[in-house]
Amino acid sequence: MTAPAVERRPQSEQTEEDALAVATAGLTKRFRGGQLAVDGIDLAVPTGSVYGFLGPNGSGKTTTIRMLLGLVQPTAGTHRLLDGRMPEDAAAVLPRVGALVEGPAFYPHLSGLDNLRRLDAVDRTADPATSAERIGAALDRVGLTPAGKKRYRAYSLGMRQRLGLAAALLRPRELLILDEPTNGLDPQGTREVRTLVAELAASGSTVLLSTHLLAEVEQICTHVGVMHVGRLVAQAPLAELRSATEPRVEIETDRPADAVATLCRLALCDVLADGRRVSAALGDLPSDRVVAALVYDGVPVQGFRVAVPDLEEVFVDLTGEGFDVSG
Ligand SMILES: Nc1ncnc2c1ncn2[C@@H]1O[C@H](COP(=O)(O)OP(=O)(O)OP(=O)(O)O)[C@@H](O)[C@H]1O
Repeated sequence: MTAPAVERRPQSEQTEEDALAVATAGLTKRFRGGQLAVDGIDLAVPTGSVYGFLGPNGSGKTTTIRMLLGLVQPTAGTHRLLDGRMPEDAAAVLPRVGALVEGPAFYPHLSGLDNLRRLDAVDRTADPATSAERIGAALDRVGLTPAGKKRYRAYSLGMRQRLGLAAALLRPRELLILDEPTNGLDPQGTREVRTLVAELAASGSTVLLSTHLLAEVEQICTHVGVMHVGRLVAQAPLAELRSATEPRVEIETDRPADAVATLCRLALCDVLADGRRVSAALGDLPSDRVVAALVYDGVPVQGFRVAVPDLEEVFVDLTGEGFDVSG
């Protein structure tokens, strides 16, 4: 099933502001107890991107998302969603934004289907004549059709998560803001949600999703913003961060000083020696040139490899802590 396409203004009519689906300036939240949960962040989510808002638990992702949607009042800073300022333009903007935030308000005694009927009925912009079709399609998209008539209170966490997504998908959305959308899902459900996100992006929606899983970002995101103790410590297209992971040549030899001399002669940067191990940033030099130079210089080589640091190492450098790379 294909996602309904989202209508956008023609590119010739787009302003610079249209290029960002979410933009914040100095967005800050200090809770009453004094806790600085979000510390002056400047988010820039390009229109059409799948933006992974990555950070460990407690780093401020949920608070940021709640501020974006107007559920929590910022202490300082401003933000825009789509082409509107928040909160001034909330009434015009929020119907074009689908959201999945922690603890969506569903009635426990109603079935998933009836909960969606209720939500659809209160949407004044939705045509009641096509309600059943919309609800059926939304349930289908998240794989919840077989459990549609079951009461919400009997749903597993994964099913609740899917119903939240179905509610966000009752109509085509220009922007989807999803807080940990795969939380509580089994591996199959996780795969389905990731595929769904990719389909929604392909049909024209911008997606901002929070996650503590680096693998999730690597699999489905085009851009990433990294949170660490309330601060946005990095923000870039994923491809740019990947290209920043420069390959290093690593050599094992019983004549490390000679290997160092060879690598320096090749003008390689960042040459390091640690016992029998010698390494350097490879830059643009083909690795076989290094092999040939070592042979030419008569350096005995017991081990040789080119290592490319992965994204996790890049993020650990940025935040000083690891990420859950499973999933
Ligand atoms: N209502 C609140 N009152 C006081 N402090 C809060 C409140 N909500 C969140 N915090 C604190 O703000 C910080 C950021 O929390 P937040 O939930 O935004 O992080 P998160 O990155 O979304 O983490 P998680 O994935 O665990 O939800 C945490 O230290 C949290 O304890």
